[in-house]
Amino acid sequence: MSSLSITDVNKLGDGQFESVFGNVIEHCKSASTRIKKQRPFKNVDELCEAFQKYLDDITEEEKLAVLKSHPDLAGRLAIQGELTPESAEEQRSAGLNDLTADQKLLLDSRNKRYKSKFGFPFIICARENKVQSILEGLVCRYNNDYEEEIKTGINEVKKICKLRILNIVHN
Ligand SMILES: NC(=O)N[C@H]1NC(=O)NC1=O
Repeated sequence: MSSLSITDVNKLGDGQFESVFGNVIEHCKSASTRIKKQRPFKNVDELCEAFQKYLDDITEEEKLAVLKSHPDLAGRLAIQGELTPESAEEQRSAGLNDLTADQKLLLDSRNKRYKSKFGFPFIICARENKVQSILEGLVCRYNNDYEEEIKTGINEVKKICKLRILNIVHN
């Protein structure tokens, strides 16, 4: 798909808007359903801010659901080829398709430890990271408390979301 201008975005039918932006937050169609009604947007920054505000405004329970909808990095869905196209590309760009056997073991055990402490997967914007910084992030952030990690996870979802929008809309 060639990239859209903000004018194109403002002119999309509601259903088109929902399908184009339906996965800028992983598996969270309700964001695009709410945000389509806020058009017109002046520019792509305003559009990104609308999605970020959506993430700020939802309840803690909804935030947890957003976090839990993310796949593990290099986890079962990646191995089975069942990631969304966006997530597959992000994980590839971080080098997660080329892990050594040792890195894969380490990542799996740190992901598992993180998930058993917090009850949701470790989330990081893969396009802004590489294998080493992901492995290190899993160690540092494991020490955070629960509320801090919800906040950090949602912040990472915002970064992922912004980069996904910038793949769709140009300035
Ligand atoms: N677990 C996790 O961070 N997943 C995500 N990160 C990212 O950049 N894309 C994802 O699907």
